[in-house]
Amino acid sequence: MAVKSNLVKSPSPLGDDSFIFNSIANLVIAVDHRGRITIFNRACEKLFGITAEQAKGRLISDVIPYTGLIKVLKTGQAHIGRKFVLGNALYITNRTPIIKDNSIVGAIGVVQEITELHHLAEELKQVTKQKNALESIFDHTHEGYISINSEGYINFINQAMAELLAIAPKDALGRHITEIVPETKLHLMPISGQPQHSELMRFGEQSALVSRYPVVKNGKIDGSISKVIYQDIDRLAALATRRKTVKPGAPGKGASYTLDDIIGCSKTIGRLKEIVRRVARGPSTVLITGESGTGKELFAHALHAHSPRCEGPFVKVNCAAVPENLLESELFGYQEGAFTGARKGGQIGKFELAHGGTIFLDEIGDMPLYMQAKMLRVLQEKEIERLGDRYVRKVDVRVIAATNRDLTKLTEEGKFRQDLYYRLNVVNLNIPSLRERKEDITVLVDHFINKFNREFNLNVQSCSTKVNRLFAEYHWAGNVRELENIIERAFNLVEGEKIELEHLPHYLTRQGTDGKEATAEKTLPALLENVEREALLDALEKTGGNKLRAAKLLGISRAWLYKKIKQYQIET
Ligand SMILES: Nc1ncnc2c1ncn2[C@@H]1O[C@H](COP(=O)(O)OP(=O)(O)OP(=O)(O)O)[C@@H](O)[C@H]1O
Repeated sequence: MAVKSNLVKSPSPLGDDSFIFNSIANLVIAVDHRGRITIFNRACEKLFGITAEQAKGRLISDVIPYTGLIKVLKTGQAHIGRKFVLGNALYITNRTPIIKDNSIVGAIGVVQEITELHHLAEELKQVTKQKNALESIFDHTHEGYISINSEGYINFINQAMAELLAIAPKDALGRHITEIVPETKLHLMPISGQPQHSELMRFGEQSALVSRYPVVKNGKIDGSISKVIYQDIDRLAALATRRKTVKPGAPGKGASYTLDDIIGCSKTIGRLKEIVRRVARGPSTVLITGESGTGKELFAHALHAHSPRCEGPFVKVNCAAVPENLLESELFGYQEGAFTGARKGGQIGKFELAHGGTIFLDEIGDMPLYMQAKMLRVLQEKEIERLGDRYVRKVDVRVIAATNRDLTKLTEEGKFRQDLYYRLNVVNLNIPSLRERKEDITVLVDHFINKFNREFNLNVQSCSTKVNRLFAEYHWAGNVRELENIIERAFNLVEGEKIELEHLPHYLTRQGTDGKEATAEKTLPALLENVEREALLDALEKTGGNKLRAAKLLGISRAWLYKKIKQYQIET
């Protein structure tokens, strides 16, 4: 169809090109210098329910009472990108003055409905949030995931997988899978389309169970994903044969403990509980000291549970377990782009997570000096700064710190800031070793027997007299934790209702039955080594042989765990 052009006729100063404006989906409305409507296109007619004929020549304030065009006319200032709501719809408008020979001869507004766009933006926000949440879940799982596109290029890799492949996630993204895992078959998946379940594969020294699945989009294979279930099958198999008697469901730490969970009938424990009751009410920083395994963490939980902050969060950070270069971002968080490899959207730090509650800084004696300076500021100012951020954020957090190291000695050696030590040591709870409160052993033994009866579904009643005597004489270098581990170990072997000497670890019974060996074994280093070895075995068993999780459980780095495994020649 031929379209006749009569554009040449345009007598009005603002133009009378109504047929052009009528072809535009946007609302177009213009007024002259007195505010009288000169342009009122079809989209306006539809929205306001009057014809252009009826609108033209009328004051705009009579037709659209709240319009901003009058203001534009008066001030000569344009309104760009202003949003407004009319009925159920959202609009965006640009209003500009019409200037001719240096004077304002009118104003024009162009309006676009953006309800749909707004919904899309909201949806996008939601999707981004979900994506961030998923990324966070993937990064905290111990299963490794890697995915590639249909051409074999890596488009996702989580932290566990990156660790297994000994590569930083950012260095893997965008590279071909065969560059990173030469022996993989993952890139062949889009061709075969057949999932492969639980295939044994070696990653350097370790072997793992790998499953591969195609990623299907709109009925077509768009890539594939690989999932590593057990990162060290050899170790798992070795453990399975060694511990056939182990019942599933080894105890996991509860989220929170109260004073009732702290068992002990000694005067010291009674006095400490009394102090906790009083101190918990106030805001003071508390430093808990004591040998490893004495129950420092338990006391930290109780302080929180009995404080007015008990409804708020309790956040634990093990300062020795977080790699030094990550500690600052772990504690204070970071903004997007703060460093290479920083997560999109940034990450909130533990201090902010603990807002309104308590932060428990375990192993504070291992905090690097530069971080100690930053900690001091937080304690003094109660404010933190995310890495790469310009803003200072106020936090309302109670700090409880713990250490099994001698902080006074560390300050003398220049390894711990004296000013920080004073700031932390406002209230000191010193938990005595178990050998200094031997009267607690019997009640603790009863407590652990009850606990493990529930977990193992057994009916153990007591320990034999010989066992009790041995427990009373023993040095307990690993304190309550060692006692708990020994009882748990006995539950794996006991058959009747009594724990006998034969259910105890060899190093312990040797002390009781053979005087000579006992003297040799009683040296502190030997005792500590025994405890350390036991703790390693225990953690590996509890975590099904997962070294990363075992290291986390023990509060040590993975590198340190490997070193210890080698030192004690633990079977892998
Ligand atoms: N008085 C107690 N009553 C009951 N259980 C206890 C007691 N003391 C310690 N435990 C148990 O002993 C184990 C070690 O306790 P906890 O982790 O609190 O010690 P810790 O002093 O913080 O050790 P570390 O310095 O190695 O971190 C935990 O399983 C805890 O539940």
